[in-house]
Amino acid sequence: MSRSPPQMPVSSSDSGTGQLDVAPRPPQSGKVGVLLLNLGGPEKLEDVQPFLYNLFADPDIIRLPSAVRFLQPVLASVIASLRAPKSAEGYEAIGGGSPLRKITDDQAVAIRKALRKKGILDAEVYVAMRYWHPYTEEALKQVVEDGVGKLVILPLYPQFSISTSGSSLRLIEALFKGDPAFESLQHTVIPSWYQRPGYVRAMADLIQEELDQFPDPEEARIFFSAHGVPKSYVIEAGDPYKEEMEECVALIMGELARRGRGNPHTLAYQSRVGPVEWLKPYTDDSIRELGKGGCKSLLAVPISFVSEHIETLEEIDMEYRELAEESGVRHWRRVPALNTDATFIDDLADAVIEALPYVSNFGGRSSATIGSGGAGATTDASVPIGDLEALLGAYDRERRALPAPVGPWEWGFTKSAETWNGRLAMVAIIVILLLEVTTGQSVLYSAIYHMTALD
Ligand SMILES: C=CC1=C(C)c2cc3[nH]c(cc4nc(cc5[nH]c(cc1n2)c(C)c5CCC(=O)O)C(CCC(=O)O)=C4C)c(C)c3C=C
Ligand SMILES: [Fe+2]
Ligand SMILES: [Fe+2]
Repeated sequence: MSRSPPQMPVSSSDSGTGQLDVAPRPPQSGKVGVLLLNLGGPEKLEDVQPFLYNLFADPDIIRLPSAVRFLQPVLASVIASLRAPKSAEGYEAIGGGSPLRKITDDQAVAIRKALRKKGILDAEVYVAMRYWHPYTEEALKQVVEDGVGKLVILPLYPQFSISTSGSSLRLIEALFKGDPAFESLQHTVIPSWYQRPGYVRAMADLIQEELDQFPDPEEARIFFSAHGVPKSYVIEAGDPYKEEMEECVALIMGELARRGRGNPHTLAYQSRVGPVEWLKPYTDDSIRELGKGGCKSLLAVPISFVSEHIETLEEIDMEYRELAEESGVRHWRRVPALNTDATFIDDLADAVIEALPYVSNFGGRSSATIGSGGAGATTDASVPIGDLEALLGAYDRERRALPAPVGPWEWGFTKSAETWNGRLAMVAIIVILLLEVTTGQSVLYSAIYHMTALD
């Protein structure tokens, strides 16, 4: 196993407010910037471990009680080094790295072109990754350098989750806070956009095209596979992810029904990490059950992400396909990710244009009213729009600590265990782990290795 030293986190959402070291051009009030938020991915195999470190060092990915948050870098380092070999195998299987940077860059170019076509001539689109290059800090620095006057923040996740869009927004909030470079930068956020008709249409188009390739297009089951999150995010922290996902699937199925497609469908959740409970049903269990139940034709639809990535190219195309075939499915297909699909890009450009009237200064109220029941503002736009503070407040108001998504430490991080005894025991476990990781294999080490490699 390679044990290269993990990279220090570029930042974490509570890492303070490192100011951007740039001399901002005075904002040209007409210049529009679009900041695309994404997660980023390792571009080569050596990047895998430091990428994983950045991911697990994020307090929105492993949520620790504040009293033990200082342990996060140590935990991240241990988990990253244990998971790296398994993760690297996956990246090796898809050509040695993640295609995410290239696809996101292509999406940025396509959105800029679409904006120009729609009359927004002075617009630039920036890519801001959370865990790998180009980092969010670098993108924002460029935004300021370019003198952008109005910034539309657009996460490339159709549905909101604390662990994805929420994490990126929290980082941006920390960078904005107290930094004079941002005082005159007006912004607005489009927190989720799964409900936009253009997105729904683009997904229905792709599904329809694939359905027609089956020998029995009417019988094929549409199998939506969403990326999972730990169940506690939804139950304890109020993550709207599950609700938005279910609504999204209902909208796509409604569109297909209007087109005369009455296929059966399933929604399941993939890619769980560690042994704590994630959203159910799990994709692998569902595939087994469907196969056992006599399902012969299955169309997999990745639904939580709009680019091809390791989990479409490796997990779905290789692992789940094999599982489906072993379970008795005869015909298997997978809907491609939207990537730069024309209907989809055009709709995102419309979303940006609809958002422009709602920009405001950081810390101020946007001109739209933020509804009390959710994060969305009531506007004419078909996406909820709001400023960062209001959005994060509405989605994750209490910012409650959650059990870590990795099992061996879970018992020590639950609310009932927030006692000194528990904390000391946790510290002891981490010390043992560190000793084992640095000195070699042991029972505890290999037990945890298997748990962190669980997918
Ligand atoms: C909407 C999409 C995603 C959610 C929700 C999400 C939550 C989440 N992820 C992890 C842990 C890992 N994610 C990893 C890769 C990865 N995750 C997403 C999307 C969501 N994650 C994507 C698109 C990718 C792939 C990026 C690429 O390189 O192509 C990884 C690394 C890969 C691996 O080892 O499996 C980990 C680890 C957690 C813990 C979590 C919720 C708390
Ligand atoms: Fe993930
Ligand atoms: Fe995975």
